[in-house]
Amino acid sequence: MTEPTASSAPETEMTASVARRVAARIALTGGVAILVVGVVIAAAADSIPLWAQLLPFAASVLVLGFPHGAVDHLVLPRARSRPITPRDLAFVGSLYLVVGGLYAIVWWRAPAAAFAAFIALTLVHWGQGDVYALVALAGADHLRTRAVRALTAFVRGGIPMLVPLIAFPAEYAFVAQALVGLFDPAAATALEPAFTLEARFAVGAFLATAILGSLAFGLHRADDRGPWLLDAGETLGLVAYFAVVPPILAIGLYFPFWHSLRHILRAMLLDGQTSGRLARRCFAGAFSRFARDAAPLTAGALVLFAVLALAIPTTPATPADLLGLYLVGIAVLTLPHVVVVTLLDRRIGLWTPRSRS
Ligand SMILES: CC1=C(/C=C/C(C)=C/C=C/C(C)=C/C=O)C(C)(C)CCC1
Ligand SMILES: [Fe+2]
Repeated sequence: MTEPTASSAPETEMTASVARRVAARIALTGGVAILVVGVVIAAAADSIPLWAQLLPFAASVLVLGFPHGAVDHLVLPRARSRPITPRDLAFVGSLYLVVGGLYAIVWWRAPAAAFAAFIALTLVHWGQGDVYALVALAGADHLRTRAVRALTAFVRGGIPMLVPLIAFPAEYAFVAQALVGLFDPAAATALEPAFTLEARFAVGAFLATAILGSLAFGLHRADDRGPWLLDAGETLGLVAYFAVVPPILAIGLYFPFWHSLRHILRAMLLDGQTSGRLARRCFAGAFSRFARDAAPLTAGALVLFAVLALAIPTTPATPADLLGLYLVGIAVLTLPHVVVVTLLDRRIGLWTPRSRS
């Protein structure tokens, strides 16, 4: 299951398939690197100060994180192998304005509900990103049906969103307060039931069942064990990572170097020139072309964050406030971004695989 590549350079199917293999290798390298770095830091340091945990988030403004969504106006026409028209730009622009704008209103009116929705949205989005990488980059044939893909998406998005709740409830509550408190300092009390031992135990049991179920079912269906082993290794590696690495640092590394890197590779494969450079292992060339594509809207996102900082009821003063602001801004941008990614998924039938059994 592959996306067509644009024909800005004469590209053969073989070049595209080499580019995909190279992309799969880069995705795995980035993923393994953060798992190792995160676990080593967690093992070596007794406690990591908040400012240090925030560094990867700060870097993600320019490195991979923000830019991964800043090509949303280019990817759909490229996936259709058509030139980019003013209509495409108007479509994505109004999507961001309307969908992002409506969700911003929810943050003002009901911040605790907006936070819960943000966790659910991230779970779905990070899950869909990993299913794409498994199916289209790694060629996973054990994810043949829509049901098993949906279960895998729940697992892959559920690990970063739910393992920290089980392993680090105090840090989770701190981050929830940082976001919700920007709008209403008292509203986060509505989230307290989620942090009780009973709730965390139930979430843990549910997630563990989903993980074991997805891997067991996948093993049963796998003709080629290689991608299944990759899936199982990544899944268990992520569980260990989110169970031991303090969550602000863990997510600060995961967001750019796992989720965003995979999406950027997907976007690169849609562009004939970048994909050709990947196939030739000209990484500097591929990433600089991507950076050029992403630069204008990365700058646009920065302007939006400045507007948000001025508009919220509190003036952000502490590192926690800045993290809250960063995440609320990301939340508002993520909802329309998910619509674009879902349309991309639809084009390759990611959620309507041919096999039903
Ligand atoms: C930082 C952090 C959290 C939330 C992070 C979220 C929700 C990030 C979403 C990022 C997105 C959607 C990026 C775009 O793809 C948790 C889980 C509360 C645990 C404590 C640390
Ligand atoms: Fe994304």
